[in-house]
Amino acid sequence: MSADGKISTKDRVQVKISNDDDLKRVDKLKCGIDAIMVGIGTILADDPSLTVKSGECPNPTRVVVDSRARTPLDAEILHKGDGERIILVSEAAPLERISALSEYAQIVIAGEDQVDLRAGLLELKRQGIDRIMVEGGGTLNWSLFAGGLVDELYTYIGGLVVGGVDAPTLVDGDGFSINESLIPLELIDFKQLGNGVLLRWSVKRV
Ligand SMILES: NC(=O)C1=CN([C@@H]2O[C@H](COP(=O)(O)OP(=O)(O)OC[C@H]3O[C@@H](n4cnc5c(N)ncnc54)[C@H](O)[C@@H]3O)[C@@H](O)[C@H]2O)C=CC1
Ligand SMILES: Nc1nc(O)c(N)c(N[C@@H]2O[C@H](COP(=O)(O)O)[C@@H](O)[C@H]2O)n1
Repeated sequence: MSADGKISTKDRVQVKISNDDDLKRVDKLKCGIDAIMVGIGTILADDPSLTVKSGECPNPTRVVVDSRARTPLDAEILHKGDGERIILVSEAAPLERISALSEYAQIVIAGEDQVDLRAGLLELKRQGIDRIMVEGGGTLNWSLFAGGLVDELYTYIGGLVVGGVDAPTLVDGDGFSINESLIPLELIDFKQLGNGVLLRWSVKRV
């Protein structure tokens, strides 16, 4: 995120926040996980491939949280690189979209209207996926924090200001209003990486 906590512009245009060292760090992380997950908002805004750029390890399973199966059939994530793809959808997803997407990805139905993340994650675990790295965006990040489904948070804070009350932040969604609900974190590591700082936090279980 930027120094002011934004993860893209108010128009949802992707911003290069990470420097090359940080991008390499993110790429290396992908070699120690079973799956990488993003929300459909990120797919529609950025069209990421989420592949391992160094080629040092196989691509992790790529997972999209997409209640209504809106992932475009020509999305990079469905076509670039080898590896498994899983799209978590809800019962509200149109059958014709599920059928079209199932040519490229395994479709897992979890939840009635919105994806039930806990149920979806349990199904991924059943399939042998234990470690998941989530790369945003802010709405999915919120649901995972609100659902008590996060173990660790890495924040790279880059040297730029994006601004804008409508620009997505690291954690968006509804936000907590009651003090007791706030999620306590413990700082477990920090280091300078180029013109920014990397923070590693663990979520405190209370
Ligand atoms: N700087 C960075 O590292 C990153 C920046 N981004 C930016 O974030 C923005 C996209 O973020 P968002 O619009 O917040 O989209 P998002 O990627 O968080 O996806 C949210 C969408 O997922 C679907 N969904 C289904 N079930 C859900 C559930 N249980 N909880 C939450 N969402 C659920 C909904 O349609 C929801 O609108 C883009 O502008 C992108 O550029 C995204 C990833 C990383
Ligand atoms: N680590 C990092 N630094 C930035 O500056 C970013 N803008 C992002 N964005 C995330 O990376 C995805 C791009 O993935 P591909 O390169 O297409 O594989 C993008 O969708 C965001 O999730 N990340």
